[in-house]
Amino acid sequence: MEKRKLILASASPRRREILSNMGLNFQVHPACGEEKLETSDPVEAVKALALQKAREVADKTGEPALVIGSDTVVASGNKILGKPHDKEEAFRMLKELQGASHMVYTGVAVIDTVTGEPLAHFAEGTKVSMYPMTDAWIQDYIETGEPMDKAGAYAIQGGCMPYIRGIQGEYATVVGFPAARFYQELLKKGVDLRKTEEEEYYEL
Ligand SMILES: Cc1cn([C@H]2C[C@H](O)[C@@H](COP(=O)(O)OP(=O)(O)OP(=O)(O)O)O2)c(=O)[nH]c1=O
Repeated sequence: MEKRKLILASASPRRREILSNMGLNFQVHPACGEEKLETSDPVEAVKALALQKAREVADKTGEPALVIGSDTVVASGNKILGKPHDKEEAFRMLKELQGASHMVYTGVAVIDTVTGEPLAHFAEGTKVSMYPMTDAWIQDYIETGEPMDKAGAYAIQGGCMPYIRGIQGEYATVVGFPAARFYQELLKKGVDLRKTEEEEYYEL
């Protein structure tokens, strides 16, 4: 049996929490490279960015490991919304999203450092519908600071909760990591993340 460590190539506390909640043993090595968007298709964009992050960390990892990279964007109409650069952009994003439906896409790439190839590479999408927001509410929400490091300038798990009319798809995709899809994709490749003989290692 071949053994691999699990490494999360992310600085996102949300992704760390989701993997912890799944009961997984993993190390965190955030990717620091610049994220370059080279496509206007949100599915292709999050897949490419997830792969960039996983690749950067996998190249620096000198041991047998599965390195997980991930990226989340919001797609509204034909616009892709990442993290807002300033409060004005956050306001424009929330004005666009309120009272309507949009998609949240999260891409995941899992690179096996032994082969250098992706063991899994996919994007998952969840539809989110929002109640209408007043400008005053949006301003107050932005002042909390919460929107500034979130794709689309909101957190479904935080202050935006009272405006979420409903979702269609996996909740965790919106928070930044599609936990169930990730688990199922690895299962298809014969990797069951529940099984750890030694504390830190998973069998491939
Ligand atoms: C829409 C939405 C996004 N988000 C978050 C998930 C992601 O962390 C973030 C989008 O930024 P990302 O660039 O995907 O990730 P990140 O910079 O936080 O972490 P890293 O690149 O190191 O992996 O927005 C929420 O927490 N709640 C939400 O409702």
